[in-house]
Amino acid sequence: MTLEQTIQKASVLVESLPYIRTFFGKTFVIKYGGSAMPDQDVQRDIALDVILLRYVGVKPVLVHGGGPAITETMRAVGREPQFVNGRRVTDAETMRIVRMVMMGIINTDIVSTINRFGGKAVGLSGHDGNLIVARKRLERAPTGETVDLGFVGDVERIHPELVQELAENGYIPVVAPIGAGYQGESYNINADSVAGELAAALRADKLIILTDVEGILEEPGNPASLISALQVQRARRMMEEGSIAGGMVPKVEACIRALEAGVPRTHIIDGRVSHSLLLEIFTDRGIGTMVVS
Ligand SMILES: Nc1ncnc2c1ncn2[C@@H]1O[C@H](COP(=O)(O)OP(=O)(O)O)[C@@H](O)[C@H]1O
Ligand SMILES: CC(=O)N[C@@H](CCC(=O)OP(=O)(O)O)C(=O)O
Repeated sequence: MTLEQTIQKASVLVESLPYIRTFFGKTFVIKYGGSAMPDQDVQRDIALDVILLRYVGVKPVLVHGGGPAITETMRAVGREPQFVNGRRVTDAETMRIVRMVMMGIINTDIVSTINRFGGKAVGLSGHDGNLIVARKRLERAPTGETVDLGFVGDVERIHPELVQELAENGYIPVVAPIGAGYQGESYNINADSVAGELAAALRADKLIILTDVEGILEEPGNPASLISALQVQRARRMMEEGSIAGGMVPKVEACIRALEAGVPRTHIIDGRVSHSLLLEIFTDRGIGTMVVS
């Protein structure tokens, strides 16, 4: 390595200093979506970024998705998934599959990857410490009638104490989006919604949603149309018009929910880009879309 390259490295570290100072001791909720999960290198880079955040004094809290893995397992046992407004119809048997895939495989994989690289991650679902209390979600179909999606839930209440306690003590909480009903039953909740509610309950300083596109695009499919900063009003308009659609809707709704609860910054960024978290947090340029109130 030449001296110039070494100096370049030092200047990268110096550029990050004001951000490290600002974010020291702050809580970031990071949502990691199922679409960016299958790539092992991506998983490792996200784990490394989260560990680095922890070492510079940030308290990261992870919420993971896993929609594609649930779909794959359902098909493997001969069940065809059905969705209404992007939510998976979840009967009792599907709920067992969701619990098995989310807690048994995805959560454990993320925890073990973080721990293998030197972090201290702890896996949780909404049942642990009553973290996520859920109620049944009533969905209105495009035809206007109410449809029963089975064990699909909405967050009723978050009890953030366990997560706060763990984060305070150097652990990295990794949360599966499963809610606990009042009768002890489990609910399948969209992972973006959980991230938004958790960021709100923790009074986080940032909500960062990692996904499989560059951010919010003005014209879906065209990366050159990336919107760097999107006002809530315009986001609402785009959702009404349908130019923000599908899996992007719960992400934008999660950002709006967090902003309304006082979370100062919310971002939707490309989880496929190596070290996208560090680029967003520690550089002057930032990446992806910042949703602002
Ligand atoms: N305006 C938009 N900008 C970017 N992506 C959009 C937009 N509208 C819809 N999408 C879709 O949202 C998807 C992201 O949601 P999803 O597939 O549920 O991701 P994840 O698994 O990360 O939660 C994108 O891949 C894209 O197809
Ligand atoms: C009710 C509902 O639809 N829940 C989602 C939960 C997983 C999720 O949200 O995963 P991603 O973030 O990877 O999309 C599902 O069953 O697919």
